[in-house]
Formats: sequence, C-alpha cells, structure tokens
Amino acid sequence: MIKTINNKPIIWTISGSDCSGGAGIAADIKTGHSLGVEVCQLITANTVQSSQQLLWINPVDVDVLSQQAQILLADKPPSVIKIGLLANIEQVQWLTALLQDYKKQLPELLCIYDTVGQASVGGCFNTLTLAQLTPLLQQIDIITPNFIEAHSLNGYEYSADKLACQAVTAAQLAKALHQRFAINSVIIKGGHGEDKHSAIDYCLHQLNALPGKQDNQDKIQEPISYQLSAKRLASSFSHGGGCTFASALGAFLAQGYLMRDAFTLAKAYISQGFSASMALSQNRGHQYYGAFEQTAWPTQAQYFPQVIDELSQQYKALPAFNSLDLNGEKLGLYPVIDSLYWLERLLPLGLNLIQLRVKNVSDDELENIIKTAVNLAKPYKTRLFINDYWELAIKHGAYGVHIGQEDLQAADLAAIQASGTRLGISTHGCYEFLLAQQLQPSYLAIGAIFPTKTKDMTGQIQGLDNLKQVLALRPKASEKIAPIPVVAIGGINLERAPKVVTTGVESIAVVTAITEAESTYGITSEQAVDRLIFIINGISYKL
Ligand SMILES: Cc1ncc(COP(=O)(O)OP(=O)(O)O)c(N)n1
Ligand SMILES: Cc1ncsc1CCOP(=O)(O)O
Ligand SMILES: [Mg+2]
Repeated sequence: MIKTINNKPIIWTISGSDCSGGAGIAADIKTGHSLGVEVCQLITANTVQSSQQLLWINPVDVDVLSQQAQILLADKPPSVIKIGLLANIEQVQWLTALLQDYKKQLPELLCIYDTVGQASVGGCFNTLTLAQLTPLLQQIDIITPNFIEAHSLNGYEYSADKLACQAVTAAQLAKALHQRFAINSVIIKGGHGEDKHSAIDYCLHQLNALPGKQDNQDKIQEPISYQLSAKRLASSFSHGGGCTFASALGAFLAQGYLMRDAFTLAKAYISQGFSASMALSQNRGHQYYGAFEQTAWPTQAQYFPQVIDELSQQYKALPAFNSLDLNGEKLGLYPVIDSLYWLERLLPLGLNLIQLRVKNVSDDELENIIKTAVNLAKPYKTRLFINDYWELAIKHGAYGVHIGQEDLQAADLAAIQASGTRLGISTHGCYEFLLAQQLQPSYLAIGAIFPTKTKDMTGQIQGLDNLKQVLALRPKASEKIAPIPVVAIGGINLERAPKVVTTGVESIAVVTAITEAESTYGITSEQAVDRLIFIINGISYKL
C-alpha cells in the first residue's frame, strides 16, 4: 500500500551529526523523509565517530543554534521537536528557554527527548548531570530512554547483575519519570531487555495531557499503559536505531496519530528496518555495527508488534468466537438502527446483518425492546446484533452482541463465548485493532472512517488510509486462522461508499445514510438501502 501524503508536517531535530551516517541527524532525516515529514536540522555537535569508536564531540556554539531557530520559526514552524545529543550545559540552558517560549507560541507543539549519554561504540557524549538536565526534562512531553538510561534519569544504579541492585521494572521506571518530571509519555525501550526472543517496549501515557486534540478525553485521567512486543531479529545494523525510533514516533504523531498508534507504527518501522538488514548483517557474520536501515511506511502484518494487555492475557485461552457463517457470501450493508420501527422496516430487505443500538431508555423498556427485537428477527435470515447490552443479548438469545472499547474490560467475554453469541468489537486505529484481533471475535469494526454527527469521534477519524492499514494487519488467508471480517463505520454515505468499497472491507455500517436518506437525497430509506447494497456488491451507483 502506498500512503497518500496530502501534506507534510514539519519536524525539527536538535541533535548531533554522526559522520559515520548511522545515528543522530542522519537517522532523523532518513526516517522523517521515509515517513512523509519535512525535517529541519539544528546540529548540536559535529562528532568524530565510526562503527568502532567515538573520538570527538565538537559542540556547536549556541549562537549558531539560536540563529537557526530564529530564522526557521516563522518560516518552518515545527509540530514536533525531536531532541537527541546535547553536548554541554550551555546547550541545555538555551534549549530549556527556547522550549518554554515556543510552548507559549505553538500550543500544539510536542517535544520528544531521546536521551543520548553513552555512545554504543563506547565513550560518553557529555557529562551532564541529572540536576543540570532537570529543567529541560520538565519541558519535555515524550521521553524514549532504554532500560539503562531510564535508571540513570531516575538517579538509580543499574547493574546487569540483578543481585547487585534492586530490581526495578519498566513500569516502575516509567511511573517514576512521569511523576518526577511531569513528562506526559514515557516509553522505555526494551532493546536491552533480558528476553532473548522478544523486545518489549513499555509506554506510560497521560491521556489528554498532550497539547491539542491528541486524545478524545475531556479531563485528565490516570495514566494508561501500552506494551508492545516484537520478535528480536538477528541484525547488527542497529547504529541509530534509538534515534530512528524517536524520529519515527515524532513523524507519526506529527501526522495526527494518537500515542498508542504512533507507538505501534514506530515499533513496526523498527522491526521492518531490522528485517531489511538481516541478510546484510549475516554477510558480515553479525560483527559489523552497520547503520540502521530506514525503510518505508510499515504496512505488512509481519512487522507489527504483538499488543500485551491485561485483556489479552486474561482471555489467552479463550477459543475463537463463533463465525458469522456466511458460506462465502458478502457481509454487505450493516444498518445500525435505534428502534423497533426501523427494525421492522429493514428486516424484510434480506440483509445479512442489522444492529440494534439503543441509548437512553429505562431498564424495563430496554429489556422489552431487546426481547421484542430478537423475536422479530427470528423468521428472517438477518443476523441481529445488540449493541452494548451483552447480558440481555445472551438472556434473550440474540444472534450477536457488539461491544465498544469502553465496555470491553467490564464485559464477561467468556460468558458471551460460552453462550455461542457472536461478538463484534469496535476499534479505532491499529493498536486497538491488533489487541481486539487477538480475542478472535466474529467481526471487527473500525471507525470513524469519516467525520460523523451521530457520535462524538473527535480525534479518532481514521480516513481510508487507516482503514487500508488495518485490513492489511489481518493474518493472510494462507495462514491457518481465517481473517476476521472487518466492518467500516462512521460518516459513510452514498457518495463516500464507493471509495470505502475499494479498500476491500467486508461490510459497511451506516446510521444516517439510511435514516436520513429522505432529507439528504430525497429518496426513501429502502431506496438508500438498495443503492448501498448495489455499491457494496461491486458496482458503484451513479446518483
Ligand atoms: C458496527 C459498529 N461499529 C462500531 C460501533 C460503535 O460501538 P461503541 O464503540 O460501543 O459505541 P456506541 O455505539 O455504543 O456508541 C457500533 N455500534 N457498531
Ligand atoms: C456508532 C458509531 N461508531 C463509530 S462512528 C458511529 C456512528 C455512525 O453513524 P453514521 O453512519 O450516521 O455516521
Ligand atoms: Mg458501546
């Protein structure tokens, strides 16, 4: 899949130059350009290093950096500033003041700090103390240390010998950094972890604390954690891997991805890069410390990490939910309606799926509606899904239940599975899709594809690119598990449906395209259903 680039956000990298071309500015530029962002460079030091050794740092004068920032600010204002090597205290103080000022001028600005202290080839990039770095750390939104760096940023001793120091987990390290410096998002990279087979990255993220509309939450909540695991790949071409991860994260955030999705995409980009250099590395007997291989926007399922989450752990042994038994038929149009009135009108139309999504009715009324709906649907082939109310759906023998992310934790998935009730799950982006896919539901929904007035989906509009992205994350048909059908929802109408169909999605769910057909298109709801069925079946209809 080729990612459509409609605009290019600007990222500044404030970082050192590595003359061997692996790390620092070189990694940031290669990464940014491969992921569709423009990269401005403020070089903090001209280092003398190779794949073997670090010889010299050569800091750049803050006057030069200051003039570069000044000339660029009006011309190419950044949406993300990615910070790497800072060579001395003057640079730290200059940058601290700069970020304080820019945050007032650019309220949406995100600052990512990839702490660079020790050189991987041996030697030290600076002798900055924690006390000297603290004012800067307080201006940072996202920090991406590895396990060892996270220790020193917390002022903890690190030793590979577990008996010699107190064992601290990535979760504890992240929490301590989050609290100590009020950093919104702390990602502890697992590259130096003990697990020989997988690298687990941990992210602690304060929802809605990032500037702008990054997360669709009104008030600040407890921070949330995300954990991603990727297979360790045998490549020694890792020089600049840390810089690449932080730049990739910045590139995805600058393009509007939520932290959980930017984190997932950045991890996939890293796995893809390692995979691309495995043969090169093998040719060199895995001895040569080559430059990390920057590739392209990751799209293939094989490079995406596994989401580790309480839910996926809790239901690890749960069998797959029953399938929709389509016998090769298309899933097709999926009306989501809110009353028995609509159900009675749509049932005779021969659709495969209908969802009853009732909100704001009393408990008694609700149970009556669900019971009646299940009975009404019985004589028809249409599979009736009940939104939200999984207990009532089981009690009254509904074909299926649809559950959103908010209700997923509280629902008893084992009870739903044991009752044979089918399960559909809402997802909003690749992180949630990967997580929900592990639960093997009967279908997965992704939305909102377009802005919709039916539900507040601020910050969660996926567009067609993300729809294509998640469709590619399913196991290939050749693999043992059949891909789970995907339903696209949100703002889909008669004009937009043909484009949605071209993504190859199995079903399109709509509310207002049917219920408001008359006012929008001057046709009856039944005619709107007919036209949508026509479009979904492969031939787009000229209105
Ligand atoms: C097919 C389909 N997709 C998504 C949703 C949204 O479900 P949820 O996230 O639980 O939000 P509410 O519908 O409950 O507001 C859906 N109902 N159907
Ligand atoms: C319930 C829901 N979930 C995601 S978007 C959406 C609303 C879809 O309504 P419409 O088809 O009118 O945009
Ligand atoms: Mg719901």
